[in-house]
Amino acid sequence: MTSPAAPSSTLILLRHGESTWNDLGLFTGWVDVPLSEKGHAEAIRGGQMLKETGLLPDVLHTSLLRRAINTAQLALDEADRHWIDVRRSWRLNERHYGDLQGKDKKSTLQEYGEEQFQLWRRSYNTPPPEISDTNEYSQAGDPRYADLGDAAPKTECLADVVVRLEPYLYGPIADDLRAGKVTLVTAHGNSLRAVVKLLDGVSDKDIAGLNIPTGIPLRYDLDADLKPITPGGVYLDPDAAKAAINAVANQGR
Ligand SMILES: O=C(O)[C@@H](CO)OP(=O)(O)O
Repeated sequence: MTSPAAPSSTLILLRHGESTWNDLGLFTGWVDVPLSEKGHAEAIRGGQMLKETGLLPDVLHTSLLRRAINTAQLALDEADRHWIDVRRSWRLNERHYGDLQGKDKKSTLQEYGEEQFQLWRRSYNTPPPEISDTNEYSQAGDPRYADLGDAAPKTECLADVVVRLEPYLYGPIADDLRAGKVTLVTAHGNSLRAVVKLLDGVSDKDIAGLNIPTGIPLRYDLDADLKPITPGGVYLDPDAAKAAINAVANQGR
């Protein structure tokens, strides 16, 4: 019998705590909403879990959105790791939700029906309609995306997120992992689904059923080829994760 491979590096994935728009049940995407009070507490609790388990990050990667940035700051402060190096990238941003940004999930489900709602929310290849530059929830003209020019998305499906995220996961994040750094990635429900898809090799079909809870660190020990030792990783609080995953899956109902 061969024994399991010894981990070569550790990656921690942390979805931001609940945002004000998660609380209101609105499609969010690239709209830069803050954490709710509950989300604030979840971020601190996430940091406590890191501290309690002795899982102390050496480096942080975040998206460019404040719900991820502030979650990381709160969690790291709680774990006394507020001082570690940080890199940020638009490639870790939430999936751009196109014209659905700012719309109520429940009313969208009622208006378009279950099949279309699920296609937009969880299918791999179907993006929502594009957002227009004049929509109040468009990111046109936002200085943080100026360098992207015409490449800035106006909608995305999960497949698009996988394409824009892959070079960052196997570039800057992999560089830190290969340097032996415990690497924390604080990002979003759908950008982290893309990370999990890439790491675990989840099929285009099966990824539809995978949801990530807010504020609960997910630990991946990886081998030298960055393959997970335990497929799917391990949540630091598995019971809380289970309940929260169901709640995400049932949004809009
Ligand atoms: O609105 C969003 O941007 C995402 C994450 O909150 O929602 P969903 O889980 O419906 O993809």
